[in-house]
Amino acid sequence: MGSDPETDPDHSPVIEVRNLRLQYGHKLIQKDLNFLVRKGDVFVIMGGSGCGKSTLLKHMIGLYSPVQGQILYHGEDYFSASDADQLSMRTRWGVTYQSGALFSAMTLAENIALPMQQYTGWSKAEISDRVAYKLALVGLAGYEDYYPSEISGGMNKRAGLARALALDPGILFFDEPSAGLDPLSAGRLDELILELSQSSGATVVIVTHELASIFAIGNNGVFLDAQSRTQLDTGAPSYMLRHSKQPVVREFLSRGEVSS
Ligand SMILES: Nc1ncnc2c1ncn2[C@@H]1O[C@H](COP(=O)(O)OP(=O)(O)OP(=O)(O)O)[C@@H](O)[C@H]1O
Repeated sequence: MGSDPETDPDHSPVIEVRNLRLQYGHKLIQKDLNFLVRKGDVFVIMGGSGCGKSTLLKHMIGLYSPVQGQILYHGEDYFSASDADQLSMRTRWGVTYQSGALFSAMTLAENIALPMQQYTGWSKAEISDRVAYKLALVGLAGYEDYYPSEISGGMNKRAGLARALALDPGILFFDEPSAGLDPLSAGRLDELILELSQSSGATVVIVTHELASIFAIGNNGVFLDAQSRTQLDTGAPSYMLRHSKQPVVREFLSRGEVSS
C-alpha cells in the first residue's frame, strides 16, 4: 500500500480542479468537479460508459476549454495562462490517446523523435540516443525502424508510451491505454505504467473503466456519474470500494459497470 495522499506532506498538489463545468455546446456533461491530483499519484478517472471521463481528460490536456471553473497546474490556471505559458505547461506533459497513437507513415524512431525535434534543440545524435533509450524503457529495444503496422497492438501501445515519454514529462495522461488488448497484454501495460511512474516520479492521470487496472495501479481518483452529471466521490479506489458513502460507487467498483 502507498501512503495516504490526503495526509502525506510529500505529495504536494500537481493538479487542482476547481468547480469545473464541462459542456459540448448546451449539452451539460459534468458539473461541480473538485479534486486534487498529487505528485506521484496514479489518478484514475472512473465511471460508467458515457459519463464524461474522456471529456474531462480532454479538458485537462487543454484540448477543450471548460465553460466554468479552473484547472491549476502547480497553482497556475491553464486556461487563463498566456499562450507561451500554456505551451510550456504542455511540453511537461506526455499524452497517449485511445486510438491513433502513432503516425502510420513514420517508423517508431521517427514517431518518438518528433516531439524532440519540435520542442528541443537536441542534436540528431542526441535524439537518436534518447529514442533508443525510450524504446528500451518500454521493452522495444531495436525496433527503431519498424512501422506501426509491422508490430502488434500491445507493442503499438508501448511505442505510444515511449513517444509520450519523449520529453521526460512530469505528468502522463492516458485515455483507456489498454483498450483492445487481451487481458494479459493489458496487465503488462498496467505494470509498465506503474513501473515508469515510480521510476521517473511522474504523476499519472488515467481514464479507464477496467476494474483490474483501477485497483492494480490507481492510488487516487475521481468517480463521475452520468445520471447526476457530477462526481460522486474522490480518493483511493480501494478505499471507495469499501467505504464510499455512495452505493453506486461501491457497486460499480465491486461488480463492474452497473451504471453503464
Ligand atoms: N465532441 C463531442 N461533441 C458532443 N458530444 C460529445 C462529444 N464527445 C463526447 N460527447 C458526448 O459526451 C458524453 C460523454 O462522452 P465521453 O466520451 O467523455 O464519456 P466516457 O465516460 O469517456 O465514455 P466511454 O467510457 O464510453 O468511453 C457522451 O454522451 C458523448 O456522446
